Amino acid sequence: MKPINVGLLGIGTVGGGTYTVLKRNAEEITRRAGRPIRITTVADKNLELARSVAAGDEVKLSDDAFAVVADPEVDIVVELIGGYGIARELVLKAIENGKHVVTANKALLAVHGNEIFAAAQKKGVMVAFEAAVAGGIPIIKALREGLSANRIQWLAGIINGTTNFILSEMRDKGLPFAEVLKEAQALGYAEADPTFDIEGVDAAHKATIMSAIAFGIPMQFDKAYVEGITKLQAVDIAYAEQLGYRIKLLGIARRRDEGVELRVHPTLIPEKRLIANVEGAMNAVLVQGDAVGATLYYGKGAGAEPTASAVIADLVDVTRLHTADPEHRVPHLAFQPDQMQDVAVLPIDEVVTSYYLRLRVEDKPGVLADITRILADSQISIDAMIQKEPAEGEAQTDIIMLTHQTVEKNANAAIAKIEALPVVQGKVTRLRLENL
Ligand SMILES: NC(=O)C1=CN([C@@H]2O[C@H](COP(=O)(O)OP(=O)(O)OC[C@H]3O[C@@H](n4cnc5c(N)ncnc54)[C@H](O)[C@@H]3O)[C@@H](O)[C@H]2O)C=CC1
Ligand SMILES: N[C@@H](CC=O)C(=O)O
Ligand code: NA
Repeated sequence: MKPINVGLLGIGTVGGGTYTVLKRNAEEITRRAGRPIRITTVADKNLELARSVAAGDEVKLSDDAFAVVADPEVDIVVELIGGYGIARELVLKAIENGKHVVTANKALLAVHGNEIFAAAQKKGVMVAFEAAVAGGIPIIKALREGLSANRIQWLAGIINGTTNFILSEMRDKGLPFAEVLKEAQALGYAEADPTFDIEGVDAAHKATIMSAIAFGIPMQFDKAYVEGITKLQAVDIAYAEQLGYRIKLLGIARRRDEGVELRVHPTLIPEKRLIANVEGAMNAVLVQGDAVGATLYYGKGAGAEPTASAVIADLVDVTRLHTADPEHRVPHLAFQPDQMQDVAVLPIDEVVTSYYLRLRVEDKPGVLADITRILADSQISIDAMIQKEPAEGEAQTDIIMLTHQTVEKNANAAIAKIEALPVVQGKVTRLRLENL
């Protein structure tokens, strides 16, 4: 059977993993794809790296990615360079040249996906992107096909391996943030610019992609609320544990009558939930559908071979489907109804959630009553509370409260009133809590 020819752009962590796994499992992959998938050309600006990975193989090596997307022999372009710049140009050029594209580039799709999918649709080619969300977990396949009977109500996931690895190592080994981040980089988990990981941007890219598929809306990354883990304090992780919660960086997308919530932030989750116990670079995504109920997808969200697993699954799909009538393929973002196109992403002020509040207060009678009165007046009920004894020789102490659900703007107004109380020192620390 005639092989399908692949041009691989970027042979770094994921490109290298893809090259290695395709070679190692060639027999099974050929059987599943119905014909051999052959990498004919590799382009990487680091030619030395390309030579070392492909040593001894019959494959063209180049440092010119544009030559690969123009190569008439290439059927599928696999973009594993990353970033929004050159990757966008290469992908659009590949589409223009009638090539199918497989990419792991969530940044590119979250920001330029609407343009890219429209171009692919027009040209009748596929852009496959399973590796872009939650690495090796087949979450795109699940959302787009496995759950197609459902009206998806919400999804929430640990979708950044680097930050979950950092939070786990800090908690379990007491290691400092910067040291664990370096380790995550050495293990190949982090983005080229690791601020994308630690500031929540990478998770927001992935949540944006999932929300588009789940709710049939365009990519709206610019509307996502994004908060990372850099401001998270060890004291809050410890207090959360005392109250029976773990703190995870979650990407959340929820359908409401008023619009869609799309947000990434550190979140308290009850410690008994499966998702609260996802550790290290593992990812997990909870999806709630109206027919199926809650479903949970778990696996490695980063690293060379787990991500390669998803890239190759896409290569198999594209190989099997490239002769199909484009009308019969599953659309890139599933089945988007026209009337959904205007669904708004709600501003963070309109989000409904519960809260963890930590206040530093003077240890005086009546302080707690003042605070609870403000919350009661704002219709915010308290679910749990700890009041610490002041440390030896100190006149201040910590109060930690968990609230029931309220609209964020209401919580903010109450917090401002609490901060204005003379007995409250400094700012109130506020974290969101989800009883998933
Ligand atoms: N590392 C991971 O665990 C995961 C990464 N991804 C995504 O996969 C993509 C690749 O990530 P990594 O493999 O980690 O990055 P990497 O930095 O290890 O590899 C990128 C490769 O592209 C090459 N490159 C850069 N600019 C080039 C250019 N103009 N022309 C040709 N080659 C060029 C580099 O020399 C490098 O070898 C990114 O979009 C990333 O977000 C997705 C899921 C997991
Ligand atoms: N930097 C990302 C890589 C996978 O998408 C992560 O840490 O999850
Ligand atoms: Na995936």
